Amino acid sequence: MMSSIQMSGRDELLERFLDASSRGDVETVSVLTSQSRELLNRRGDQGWTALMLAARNGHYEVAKVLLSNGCDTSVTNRSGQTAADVAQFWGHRHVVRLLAGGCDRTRDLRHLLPSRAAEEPDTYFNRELLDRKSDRRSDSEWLAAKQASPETVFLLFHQLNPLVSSRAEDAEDGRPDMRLCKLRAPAVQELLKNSDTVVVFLGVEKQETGDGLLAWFALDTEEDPTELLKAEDPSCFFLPGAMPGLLRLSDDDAGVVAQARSVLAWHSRYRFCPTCGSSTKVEDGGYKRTCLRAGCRSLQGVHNTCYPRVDPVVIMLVLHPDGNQCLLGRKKIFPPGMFSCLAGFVEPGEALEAAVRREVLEESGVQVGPVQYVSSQAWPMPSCLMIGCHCVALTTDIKVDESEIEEARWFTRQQVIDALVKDKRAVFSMPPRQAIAHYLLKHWTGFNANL
Ligand SMILES: NC(=O)c1ccc[n+]([C@@H]2O[C@H](COP(=O)([O-])OP(=O)(O)OC[C@H]3O[C@@H](n4cnc5c(N)ncnc54)[C@H](O)[C@@H]3O)[C@@H](O)[C@H]2O)c1
Ligand SMILES: [Mg+2]
Ligand SMILES: [Mg+2]
Ligand SMILES: [Mg+2]
Ligand SMILES: [Zn+2]
Repeated sequence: MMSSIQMSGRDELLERFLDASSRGDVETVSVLTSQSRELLNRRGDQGWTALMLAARNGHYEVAKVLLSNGCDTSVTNRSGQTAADVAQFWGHRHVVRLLAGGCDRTRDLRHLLPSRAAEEPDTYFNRELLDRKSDRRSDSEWLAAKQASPETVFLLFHQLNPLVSSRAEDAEDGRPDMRLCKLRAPAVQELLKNSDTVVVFLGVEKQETGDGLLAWFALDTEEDPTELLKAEDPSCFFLPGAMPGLLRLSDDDAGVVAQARSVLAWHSRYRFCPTCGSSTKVEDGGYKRTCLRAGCRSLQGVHNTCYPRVDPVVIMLVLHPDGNQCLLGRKKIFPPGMFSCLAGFVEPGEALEAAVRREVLEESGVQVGPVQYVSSQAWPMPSCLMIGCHCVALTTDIKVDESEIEEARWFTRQQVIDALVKDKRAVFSMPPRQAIAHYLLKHWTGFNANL
């Protein structure tokens, strides 16, 4: 009698254990395992162990707990299948790999990273229309002559927004519909007279024209330039705000704007010496600010405070260890339905790989293994350098940092393709094609125009 009650108690425990493993309830599995280790390899009525049930349903974390407690992977069910066979049959490749017990899991996961594209992507903001001719920046006579030349192009910004005109004929969905207004010297003469105006030398056109090299400059004005514009083409206006306006340029114009806007933004924010607070003078065609106070520490040796800044940001597509899903997140400010790659500023003293792992863990709670650089993008808001990576997750449970991310989810490759082609079945919308996040997603799916 006594022993049959004991038996039924044990069976009940086994049933709870198997049920928790089957449902992916890691906590219950951990608690029961610590209570009774002999549950680990026991089969239920159907002849299945907890590990087989976890493998059947792709519960990676449960399988991990069972394995770490010494669960036997060679036990078979009545059909002679091991848990690995079950996981293989149901397509849970990450569990298969876990059960195969690869001693170097990180190396194993590397196979999930897509191979590099044959060609460098022609990413928005990256096009180099001009030759920067940095060797000319210190030649003030040459620069002055170029500024006086009637051919020279001046790009005008107001509070960092470029002067553009609208091309109504191109205003289709996704097509660039703004073009930069290219002013000549007389139009900006008054502004140039103002000693506070900073003029940045952008470079020269790559093709020589009749008069030699055609130079481009950029300048920003804080004042309301309405009067100035009256004399110009009345269809010109300053883009209202950075986003999404800056994404509506042609690829050629976007590249020049990335350069000009970042340098102008630096001047607008770093007028005084960051080391001692004194006034500074602009040198090197707008690529340097030098402190005017004799004896300032910034005048000895090389100081990054004297040069335009670039802020590295890692942006990464995190791949699921099953190779078939990726992790995307939503910030509150995103348009409804849009999900994108996670991203974050690289911190001082941090390698890119470490920054990728830290930001993903902070924002989603997911641990990342191998990281692979894919390509980069200038992002002039105001001076980010987006460093695009693919990486593979070691864990799959998501816990979002709600202060930054509203929601993060795993999406299947098919769901990404549906979003890419804007299929009616799409469950989310892609980041715009101008963002490197778009490329990271597209490259991962292997999608190309011929598919
Ligand atoms: N091109 C793209 O596809 C794309 C996609 C996502 C983000 N981005 C850009 O990347 C930037 C960084 O991404 P994030 O916001 O997720 O970063 P993040 O996750 O590191 O969080 C941003 C926060 O970090 C802090 N921070 C640390 N260093 C900073 C610095 N140098 N400048 C400003 N803030 C700093 C600020 O508190 C800021 O609010 C964004 O501002 C955005 O412009 C571009
Ligand atoms: Mg972030
Ligand atoms: Mg972050
Ligand atoms: Mg951060
Ligand atoms: Zn100083």
